[in-house]
Amino acid sequence: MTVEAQPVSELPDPRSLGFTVVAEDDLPTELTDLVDQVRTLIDTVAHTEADGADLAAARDLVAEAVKRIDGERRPIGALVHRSDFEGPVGFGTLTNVVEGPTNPAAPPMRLELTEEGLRAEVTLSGVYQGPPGLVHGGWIAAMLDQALGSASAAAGMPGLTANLDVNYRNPTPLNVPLEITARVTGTERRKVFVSAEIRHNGEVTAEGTAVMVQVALPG
Ligand SMILES: CCCCCCCCCC(=O)SCCNC(=O)CCNC(=O)[C@H](O)C(C)(C)COP(=O)(O)OP(=O)(O)OC[C@H]1O[C@@H](n2cnc3c(N)ncnc32)[C@H](O)[C@@H]1OP(=O)(O)O
Repeated sequence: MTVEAQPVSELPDPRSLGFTVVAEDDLPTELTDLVDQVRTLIDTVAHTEADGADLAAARDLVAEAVKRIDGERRPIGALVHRSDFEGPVGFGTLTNVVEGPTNPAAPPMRLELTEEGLRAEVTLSGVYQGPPGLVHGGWIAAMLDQALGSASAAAGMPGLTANLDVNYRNPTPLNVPLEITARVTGTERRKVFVSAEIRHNGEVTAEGTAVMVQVALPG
Protein backbone atom coordinates (compact mmCIF):
# COMPACT_ATOMS: atom_id res chain seq x y z
CA MET A 1 0.00 0.00 0.00
CA THR A 2 1.17 3.50 -0.65
CA VAL A 3 0.07 6.86 0.70
CA GLU A 4 -1.07 8.98 -2.22
CA ALA A 5 -2.83 12.05 -0.87
CA GLN A 6 -4.59 13.97 -3.63
CA PRO A 7 -3.48 17.58 -3.91
CA VAL A 8 -5.39 19.58 -1.34
CA SER A 9 -5.93 22.30 -3.97
CA GLU A 10 -8.28 19.88 -5.83
CA LEU A 11 -10.71 19.68 -2.91
CA PRO A 12 -13.75 21.93 -3.27
CA ASP A 13 -14.37 24.75 -0.81
CA PRO A 14 -17.51 23.71 1.15
CA ARG A 15 -18.92 27.23 0.65
CA SER A 16 -19.19 26.45 -3.05
CA LEU A 17 -21.36 23.42 -2.12
CA GLY A 18 -23.81 25.55 -0.11
CA PHE A 19 -22.46 24.88 3.39
CA THR A 20 -22.56 27.60 6.03
CA VAL A 21 -18.97 28.14 7.18
CA VAL A 22 -17.83 29.98 10.30
CA ALA A 23 -14.15 30.88 10.76
CA GLU A 24 -13.05 29.57 14.15
CA ASP A 25 -11.25 32.84 14.81
CA ASP A 26 -14.58 34.69 14.35
CA LEU A 27 -16.36 32.75 17.11
CA PRO A 28 -16.94 35.28 19.92
CA THR A 29 -14.85 34.58 23.01
CA GLU A 30 -18.11 35.05 24.96
CA LEU A 31 -19.43 31.96 23.12
CA THR A 32 -16.36 29.78 23.72
CA ASP A 33 -16.28 30.95 27.36
CA LEU A 34 -19.97 29.99 27.66
CA VAL A 35 -19.22 26.56 26.17
CA ASP A 36 -16.52 26.03 28.84
CA GLN A 37 -18.90 27.18 31.57
CA VAL A 38 -21.69 24.85 30.39
CA ARG A 39 -19.18 21.99 30.33
CA THR A 40 -18.48 22.75 33.98
CA LEU A 41 -22.25 22.97 34.61
CA ILE A 42 -22.82 19.51 33.07
CA ASP A 43 -20.09 17.97 35.23
CA THR A 44 -21.38 19.76 38.33
CA VAL A 45 -25.00 18.72 37.73
CA ALA A 46 -23.94 15.14 37.10
CA HIS A 47 -22.18 14.91 40.48
CA THR A 48 -23.93 17.39 42.78
CA GLU A 49 -25.39 16.50 46.17
CA ALA A 50 -26.91 19.97 46.65
CA ASP A 51 -30.25 20.17 48.44
CA GLY A 52 -33.63 20.60 46.78
CA ALA A 53 -33.84 24.38 47.26
CA ASP A 54 -30.44 24.95 45.62
CA LEU A 55 -31.29 22.53 42.82
CA ALA A 56 -34.59 24.34 42.15
CA ALA A 57 -32.83 27.72 42.15
CA ALA A 58 -30.17 26.41 39.75
CA ARG A 59 -32.88 24.99 37.46
CA ASP A 60 -34.57 28.41 37.30
CA LEU A 61 -31.27 30.17 36.57
CA VAL A 62 -30.51 27.73 33.75
CA ALA A 63 -34.03 28.16 32.33
CA GLU A 64 -33.50 31.94 32.41
CA ALA A 65 -30.14 31.58 30.65
CA VAL A 66 -31.74 29.46 27.91
CA LYS A 67 -34.46 32.10 27.41
CA ARG A 68 -31.76 34.81 27.17
CA ILE A 69 -29.85 33.22 24.27
CA ASP A 70 -32.59 31.26 22.46
CA GLY A 71 -33.36 32.76 19.07
CA GLU A 72 -31.70 32.56 15.67
CA ARG A 73 -29.74 29.33 15.29
CA ARG A 74 -26.93 28.29 12.99
CA PRO A 75 -28.12 25.48 10.67
CA ILE A 76 -27.38 21.80 11.32
CA GLY A 77 -24.37 21.01 9.16
CA ALA A 78 -22.73 24.40 9.67
CA LEU A 79 -18.97 24.02 9.35
CA VAL A 80 -16.10 25.62 11.22
CA HIS A 81 -12.80 26.40 9.53
CA ARG A 82 -9.60 26.24 11.56
CA SER A 83 -6.97 28.70 10.43
CA ASP A 84 -4.12 26.48 11.65
CA PHE A 85 -5.00 23.87 8.98
CA GLU A 86 -4.13 24.84 5.42
CA GLY A 87 -7.00 25.24 2.94
CA PRO A 88 -9.89 22.80 2.55
CA VAL A 89 -8.65 20.25 5.09
CA GLY A 90 -9.40 22.66 7.95
CA PHE A 91 -13.17 22.13 7.92
CA GLY A 92 -15.23 20.24 10.49
CA THR A 93 -18.77 20.45 11.78
CA LEU A 94 -19.24 23.25 14.29
CA THR A 95 -21.17 21.03 16.73
CA ASN A 96 -19.14 17.82 16.16
CA VAL A 97 -19.82 15.77 19.29
CA VAL A 98 -16.14 14.93 19.86
CA GLU A 99 -14.40 18.17 18.87
CA GLY A 100 -16.94 20.83 17.86
CA PRO A 101 -15.90 24.18 19.36
CA THR A 102 -19.48 25.25 20.16
CA ASN A 103 -20.61 21.89 21.58
CA PRO A 104 -20.43 21.75 25.40
CA ALA A 105 -21.16 18.01 25.20
CA ALA A 106 -17.80 17.56 23.45
CA PRO A 107 -14.77 17.07 25.68
CA PRO A 108 -12.15 19.86 25.59
CA MET A 109 -10.15 18.12 22.85
CA ARG A 110 -8.23 19.64 19.95
CA LEU A 111 -6.32 17.63 17.37
CA GLU A 112 -3.13 19.32 16.22
CA LEU A 113 -0.98 18.57 13.18
CA THR A 114 2.29 16.71 13.81
CA GLU A 115 4.99 15.48 11.44
CA GLU A 116 3.37 12.07 11.16
CA GLY A 117 -0.33 12.87 11.59
CA LEU A 118 -2.42 14.31 14.39
CA ARG A 119 -2.16 14.51 18.17
CA ALA A 120 -4.42 15.71 20.99
CA GLU A 121 -4.40 15.79 24.75
CA VAL A 122 -7.66 15.53 26.63
CA THR A 123 -8.83 14.98 30.19
CA LEU A 124 -12.28 13.41 30.48
CA SER A 125 -14.49 14.19 33.48
CA GLY A 126 -16.93 11.78 35.12
CA VAL A 127 -19.50 12.80 32.50
CA TYR A 128 -17.78 10.32 30.14
CA GLN A 129 -17.88 7.45 32.64
CA GLY A 130 -18.63 3.85 31.76
CA PRO A 131 -17.23 1.40 34.36
CA PRO A 132 -16.41 2.99 37.75
CA GLY A 133 -13.60 5.53 37.29
CA LEU A 134 -13.11 4.61 33.64
CA VAL A 135 -13.98 6.15 30.28
CA HIS A 136 -16.98 4.62 28.50
CA GLY A 137 -15.88 2.30 25.67
CA GLY A 138 -18.24 4.03 23.23
CA TRP A 139 -16.53 7.36 23.90
CA ILE A 140 -13.13 5.75 23.42
CA ALA A 141 -14.36 4.55 20.02
CA ALA A 142 -15.79 7.99 19.26
CA MET A 143 -12.50 9.75 20.05
CA LEU A 144 -10.55 7.23 17.97
CA ASP A 145 -13.04 7.65 15.09
CA GLN A 146 -12.65 11.41 15.23
CA ALA A 147 -8.86 11.18 15.24
CA LEU A 148 -8.86 8.62 12.42
CA GLY A 149 -11.26 10.60 10.23
CA SER A 150 -9.41 13.83 10.90
CA ALA A 151 -6.04 12.24 10.07
CA SER A 152 -7.42 11.18 6.70
CA ALA A 153 -8.91 14.64 6.10
CA ALA A 154 -5.75 16.43 7.22
CA ALA A 155 -3.81 14.37 4.67
CA GLY A 156 -6.10 15.75 1.95
CA MET A 157 -8.47 12.77 1.83
CA PRO A 158 -11.70 13.58 3.74
CA GLY A 159 -14.17 10.69 3.76
CA LEU A 160 -16.61 8.65 5.80
CA THR A 161 -15.71 5.81 8.17
CA ALA A 162 -16.67 2.55 6.44
CA ASN A 163 -15.09 0.29 9.06
CA LEU A 164 -13.79 0.95 12.57
CA ASP A 165 -11.91 -1.65 14.58
CA VAL A 166 -11.17 -0.88 18.25
CA ASN A 167 -9.04 -2.85 20.70
CA TYR A 168 -9.29 -1.96 24.39
CA ARG A 169 -5.85 -2.87 25.72
CA ASN A 170 -6.00 -1.36 29.21
CA PRO A 171 -8.57 0.57 31.26
CA THR A 172 -8.74 4.27 30.24
CA PRO A 173 -9.01 6.38 33.43
CA LEU A 174 -11.11 9.52 33.97
CA ASN A 175 -9.71 12.85 35.22
CA VAL A 176 -6.15 12.29 33.97
CA PRO A 177 -4.46 13.55 30.79
CA LEU A 178 -4.84 11.21 27.80
CA GLU A 179 -2.84 11.45 24.58
CA ILE A 180 -4.46 10.61 21.23
CA THR A 181 -2.39 10.09 18.09
CA ALA A 182 -3.48 9.16 14.55
CA ARG A 183 -1.97 8.81 11.09
CA VAL A 184 -2.64 7.56 7.57
CA THR A 185 -0.98 4.22 6.89
CA GLY A 186 -1.97 3.62 3.27
CA THR A 187 -4.42 4.15 0.45
CA GLU A 188 -6.12 1.92 -2.14
CA ARG A 189 -8.37 3.59 -4.70
CA ARG A 190 -10.95 5.55 -2.61
CA LYS A 191 -9.99 3.75 0.61
CA VAL A 192 -7.76 5.41 3.18
CA PHE A 193 -6.30 3.20 5.92
CA VAL A 194 -5.70 4.95 9.22
CA SER A 195 -4.55 3.96 12.70
CA ALA A 196 -4.77 5.69 16.09
CA GLU A 197 -4.02 5.15 19.77
CA ILE A 198 -5.04 6.53 23.15
CA ARG A 199 -2.32 6.56 25.80
CA HIS A 200 -2.18 7.31 29.50
CA ASN A 201 1.29 7.90 30.97
CA GLY A 202 2.76 6.56 27.73
CA GLU A 203 0.88 3.25 27.96
CA VAL A 204 -1.59 2.41 25.20
CA THR A 205 -5.09 1.98 26.63
CA ALA A 206 -6.89 1.65 23.30
CA GLU A 207 -6.01 1.47 19.64
CA GLY A 208 -8.10 1.69 16.52
CA THR A 209 -7.82 1.22 12.82
CA ALA A 210 -10.30 2.37 10.22
CA VAL A 211 -11.06 2.29 6.55
CA MET A 212 -12.16 5.74 5.46
CA VAL A 213 -13.84 5.93 2.03
CA GLN A 214 -13.50 9.17 0.13
CA VAL A 215 -16.94 10.15 -1.16
CA ALA A 216 -17.71 12.07 -4.31
CA LEU A 217 -19.01 15.52 -3.48
CA PRO A 218 -21.68 17.18 -5.61
CA GLY A 219 -20.46 20.09 -7.64
C1 LIG B 1 -13.21 17.09 7.48
C2 LIG B 1 -13.38 16.99 8.96
C3 LIG B 1 -12.99 15.67 9.52
C4 LIG B 1 -14.02 15.24 10.48
C5 LIG B 1 -13.71 13.88 11.03
C6 LIG B 1 -14.96 13.21 11.40
C7 LIG B 1 -14.66 11.84 11.91
C8 LIG B 1 -15.93 11.07 12.06
C9 LIG B 1 -16.12 10.16 10.90
C10 LIG B 1 -17.44 9.51 10.99
O1 LIG B 1 -17.92 9.19 12.05
S1 LIG B 1 -18.29 9.27 9.52
C11 LIG B 1 -19.87 8.68 10.09
C12 LIG B 1 -19.95 7.18 10.13
N1 LIG B 1 -19.85 6.61 8.81
C13 LIG B 1 -20.89 6.63 7.95
O2 LIG B 1 -21.96 7.14 8.25
C14 LIG B 1 -20.68 5.97 6.62
C15 LIG B 1 -21.90 5.18 6.16
N2 LIG B 1 -21.54 4.35 4.97
C16 LIG B 1 -21.58 4.89 3.73
O3 LIG B 1 -22.00 6.04 3.51
C17 LIG B 1 -21.04 4.05 2.63
O4 LIG B 1 -21.07 2.68 2.99
C18 LIG B 1 -19.57 4.43 2.25
C19 LIG B 1 -19.53 5.90 1.74
C20 LIG B 1 -18.60 4.28 3.43
C21 LIG B 1 -19.07 3.53 1.13
O5 LIG B 1 -20.08 3.50 0.14
P1 LIG B 1 -19.70 3.74 -1.38
O6 LIG B 1 -20.88 3.27 -2.19
O7 LIG B 1 -19.18 5.12 -1.62
O8 LIG B 1 -18.44 2.76 -1.59
P2 LIG B 1 -18.37 1.35 -2.27
O9 LIG B 1 -19.35 0.38 -1.72
O10 LIG B 1 -18.34 1.56 -3.77
O11 LIG B 1 -16.92 0.86 -1.80
C22 LIG B 1 -15.75 1.63 -2.08
C23 LIG B 1 -14.58 0.86 -1.52
O12 LIG B 1 -14.70 0.83 -0.08
C24 LIG B 1 -14.75 -0.53 0.37
N3 LIG B 1 -15.68 -0.61 1.49
C25 LIG B 1 -16.97 -0.24 1.52
N4 LIG B 1 -17.51 -0.52 2.72
C26 LIG B 1 -16.51 -1.06 3.46
C27 LIG B 1 -16.45 -1.56 4.78
N5 LIG B 1 -17.49 -1.53 5.61
N6 LIG B 1 -15.28 -2.06 5.21
C28 LIG B 1 -14.19 -2.09 4.40
N7 LIG B 1 -14.20 -1.61 3.13
C29 LIG B 1 -15.35 -1.12 2.67
C30 LIG B 1 -15.28 -1.29 -0.83
O13 LIG B 1 -14.92 -2.66 -0.73
C31 LIG B 1 -14.58 -0.59 -1.96
O14 LIG B 1 -13.24 -1.02 -2.00
P3 LIG B 1 -12.49 -1.31 -3.39
O15 LIG B 1 -12.05 0.03 -3.92
O16 LIG B 1 -11.36 -2.19 -3.00
O17 LIG B 1 -13.48 -1.98 -4.29
